[in-house]
Amino acid sequence: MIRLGLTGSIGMGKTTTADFFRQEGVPVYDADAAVHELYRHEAVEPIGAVFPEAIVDGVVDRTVLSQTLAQNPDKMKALEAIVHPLVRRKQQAFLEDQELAGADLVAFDIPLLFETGGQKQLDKVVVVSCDAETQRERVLARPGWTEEKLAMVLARQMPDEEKRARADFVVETGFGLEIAQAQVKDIVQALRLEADVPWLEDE
Ligand SMILES: CC(C)(COP(=O)(O)OP(=O)(O)OC[C@H]1O[C@@H](n2cnc3c(N)ncnc32)[C@H](O)[C@@H]1O)[C@@H](O)C(=O)NCCC(=O)NCCS
Ligand SMILES: Nc1ncnc2c1ncn2[C@@H]1O[C@H](COP(=O)(O)OP(=O)(O)OP(=O)(O)O)[C@@H](O)[C@H]1O
Repeated sequence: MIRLGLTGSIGMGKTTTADFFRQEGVPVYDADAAVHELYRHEAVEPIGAVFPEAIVDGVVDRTVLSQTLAQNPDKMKALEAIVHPLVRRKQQAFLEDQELAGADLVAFDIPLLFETGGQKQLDKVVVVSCDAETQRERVLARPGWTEEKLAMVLARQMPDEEKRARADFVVETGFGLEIAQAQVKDIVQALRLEADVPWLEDE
């Protein structure tokens, strides 16, 4: 089975590109969805111990948590120390399920893949990317986003240029949906060929 990482900075088009992989029949693990799920269940207790104000009606309130982090950026480390091991556990469970199901190719949509060293457990990485201006326009079009909030997030992410340099494949999302979808089809075809003919990998 080939394990493919799917990553990219904020607003680059990861979610849209992940859906293109799903349309090709590739099971995709969604790290953001895993975090949302954890914030309703397993993560409530440990986060409440460090960020009591962030627990509202028995779940983690992301708006309150964001406000705390905006005032105390240093606290992000404490949050990550709680969240990342829980996310990794969910990822492992997904992998085991897909192995049992006999999948030939699976993808992991992980926004902070390189930042957390997650690529070491994967075989290939796809980086989703576009020009900085398109990225900025996309993010600022979202409700509640400001230049300051975007700058705060970008400062914590590896620069796009570095991500592109580390990628095995780059999906360009600045030229429309069709071009990006065609690139995904090509990547899936190439990887499925490799999964069927494993010795190609060594050549
Ligand atoms: C800070 C939180 C509360 C903000 O939640 P909110 O719903 O407002 O935004 P969202 O989660 O969609 O994130 C917005 C952008 O910030 C980026 N981002 C999120 N967490 C981090 C982080 N730890 N470091 C750098 N960028 C981050 C995301 O990739 C995304 O591009 C939330 O992102 C969070 O709890 N983050 C810590 C957990 C984490 O590291 N998640 C990343 C996926 S494993
Ligand atoms: N190939 C593409 N062509 C045109 N628009 C695109 C393309 N890919 C994504 N977009 C648009 O860009 C915006 C951001 O895309 P998406 O939500 O997939 O990004 P993301 O990387 O998952 O964002 P985040 O990391 O912030 O969650 C959306 O409005 C989406 O429609």
